[in-house]
Amino acid sequence: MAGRPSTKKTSTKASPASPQRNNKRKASHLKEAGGKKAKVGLISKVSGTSKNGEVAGKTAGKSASKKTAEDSEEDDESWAYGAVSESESEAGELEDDEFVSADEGSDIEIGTLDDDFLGDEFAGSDTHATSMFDSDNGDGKEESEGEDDEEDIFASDSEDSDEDDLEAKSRKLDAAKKAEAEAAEEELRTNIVHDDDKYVLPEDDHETLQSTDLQVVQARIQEIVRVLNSFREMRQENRSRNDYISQLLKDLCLYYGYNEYLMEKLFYIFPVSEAIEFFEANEVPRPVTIRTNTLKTRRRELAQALINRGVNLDPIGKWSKVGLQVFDSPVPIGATPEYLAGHYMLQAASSFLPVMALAPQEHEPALLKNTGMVFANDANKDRTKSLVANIHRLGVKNAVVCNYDGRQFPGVIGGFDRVLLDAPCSGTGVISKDASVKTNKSEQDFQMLSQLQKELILSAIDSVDAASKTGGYIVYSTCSVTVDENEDVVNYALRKRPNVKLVSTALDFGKEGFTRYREKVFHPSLSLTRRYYPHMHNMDGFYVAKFKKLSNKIPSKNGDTKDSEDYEAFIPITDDPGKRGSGGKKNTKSPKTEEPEKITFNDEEDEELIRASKAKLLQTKKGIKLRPKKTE
Ligand SMILES: C[S@@+](CC[C@H](N)C(=O)[O-])C[C@H]1O[C@@H](n2cnc3c(N)ncnc32)[C@H](O)[C@@H]1O
Repeated sequence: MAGRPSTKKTSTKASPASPQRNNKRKASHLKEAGGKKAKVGLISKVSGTSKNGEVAGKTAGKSASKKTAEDSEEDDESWAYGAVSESESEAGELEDDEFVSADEGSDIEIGTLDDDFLGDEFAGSDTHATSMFDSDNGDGKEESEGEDDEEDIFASDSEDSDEDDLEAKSRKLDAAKKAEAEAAEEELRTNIVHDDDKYVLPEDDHETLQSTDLQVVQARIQEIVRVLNSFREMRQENRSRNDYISQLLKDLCLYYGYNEYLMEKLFYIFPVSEAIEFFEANEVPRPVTIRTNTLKTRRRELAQALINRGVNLDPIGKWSKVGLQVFDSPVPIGATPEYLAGHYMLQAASSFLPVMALAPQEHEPALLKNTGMVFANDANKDRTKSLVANIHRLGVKNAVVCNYDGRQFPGVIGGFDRVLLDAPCSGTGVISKDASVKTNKSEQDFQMLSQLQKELILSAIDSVDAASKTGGYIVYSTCSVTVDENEDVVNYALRKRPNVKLVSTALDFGKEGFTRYREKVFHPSLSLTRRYYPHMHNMDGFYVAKFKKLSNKIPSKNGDTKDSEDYEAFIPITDDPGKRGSGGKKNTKSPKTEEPEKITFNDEEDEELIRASKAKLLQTKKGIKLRPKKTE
C-alpha cells in the first residue's frame, strides 16, 4: 500500500560528486555545448519541460508552475501560492524571485560552462578525437611549418640595426600575425562539425578501450549518435549499423559506468538519442516529494505550515491532489513537527501512480478514510516494521500488516476487492537513487526476478474476487524500465490467466507499454499499460498495469476450469524470497519458520491479530475462505 519512500534529501542541484563524477558532469556540460553545436540530441532534459511537455520539472520555475496551478480546476488548491504571490507582499515577491534565481542558478551552472567550453575545451576535445582516429593527422607537417615561422621571427631580432632592417622586421611581424590569424580561423573552422562530415570509427578495439579520457569518449558518443541518426548519409561505407552501435555501447559503459549487460538491456528500450537522455537523467537526483495524509490534514494546510517553516514547495503536478514537491528546506523534511504528527510521508512521485491506478473505494477491504481494510504484506520483516511505524504515525486504523511470501496468497487469504502488487524488481528506474544497480545486476538476476514476478502476479490475480461489486482489480507495478520485468510479466499473466484482461490505468500521462519489443510480440492490450521515465517525466522510472478480473474460474487449455481460490499457491524454496525465485516449483509445505531477529514481533500475538482481522473480514464479506491454522 505505501509507496517507496523517497530517500534523497532536498536538492536542486546534481548530487555531490566524486572526482570522476565531477569529470562526468564537466563532460556533460560539454555534451550540452556539443549537442547544440553538432545538433546531436545529447541534452539532458531532466529538469525542464520535455519535448512532449510531460515533465513536471522544477526548473519550469515558479511562474510556470503558478500558471499550472491557476489553470487547475481544483479551486481549493489555488492556495499554493497564497502566501507568496496572491498577497503580492514584498516578502512574497522576494520569495518568488528567490525561487526563480535558485532555479536559474542551477541552469546557469550548466550554461556558463557551455560558453567557456565551446570556445576552448570542446574544440580541444574535438581536435583530440580527430587526431586519435584520423590517420592523416599527426604527421607533424603543420607543426614543423609553424616552428619555422617562429624561428624566422626570433632570428630577425638580432639584425635590427638600420631602418631597412626595421621595416623588414615589421613586415615579417605583420606577415606572421596574419598567418597566425589565418591559422586560428582555420582551426576554428575545422572545429565546426558539418552535417556531411563522416565519422571514422576507430579500427583498433584495444586502442579504444584505453581511451578513458571522458571527454574523448563523450565526443565520440556524440559523433556516433549523429551518424546513427542519419545513417544512410553519414555512415562509412564498410561499416554496419551494428559496428557503430557496438562502439557506442562500449563508450556509454565507460562514460556512465554501467556493466555491458545492463547497458545493452536499457539502450534498446529507447531511440538512440533518447537513450542518452535517459542515462543522463539517471545522473541527476529526482525532486523530493511528499504525500499529504488526508486522514489528518489537507494539502493546502500542510503546505501553509511548511511554507511558514521556510520550506520552498509546490504542488507535485496537476495529476495529484495530495502530492507536494519540495525544492529546498531549512529543516530536515523527515523531521518537521508536521512529519512527526503524521501529516505527510516522504514518497517518490512515481509511487503515487500505482495507488491512483488501484483507485480503492470507501468501505472496501482496501482503503479510504479508515473505513475499509488494507492487508499490507511484505516478505521482508524489517520492512514490515517500518511500515507499522508509518501506519501508527499516520493514524491509519484499518490496516493489517503481514509478513508472508506473496506467492502464498491466496492460500493465506484471498477474495480481495483489489490487490496492488508493487513487485520486487531490479530498480533500473531508480538508478539516480542507487547507482550500484549500474553494475550489480547480471543476466541471472533478471531471469530470477522475472520468474518471481510471474509467480507473484498469478498469486495476486488469484487473490482477487471477480464478483466484487466495487472492484475486481489488480494493479501491477515496478520501479524498473526493463521489458523482462514489465510487459513480459504482464503478457505472461494474460496467457496464464485468461480470466483477466488489461484495462486503462486512468493515469492521464505516461508512455504506452510496448506491444512489440525486439523479437517479442505482446498482446495488443499491453498498450493500456504505462511507462514512466526520469528524462521524460522527472520521476523515477516506473511501470503500471491494471487488470480487471472477469471470473473466478481459470479456463484451462482442455476447456476445464479451476477455482482460483483453490489454485495452489507457489511457495518459495528459499528463505530469501526477494532474491531467488522458486523456479515455478509448487510446494504445499509451510514456509520455514524464521530465526528470531534483533527487533522482533510477538509472532503469536501478531498471528492472533491477523486471524481476528480475517474473521472480521469474513463477517462483513461473504465468500472468503480462510484456511485452517497450520500447526508446525
Ligand atoms: C518495490 S518494493 C515495495 C515497496 C512497497 N510498496 C513499500 O512502500 O514499502 C518490493 C517489496 O517486495 C518485497 N518482496 C520481495 N520478495 C517478496 C515476496 N516473494 N513476497 C512478498 N514480498 C516480497 C521486498 O521486501 C520489497 O519490500
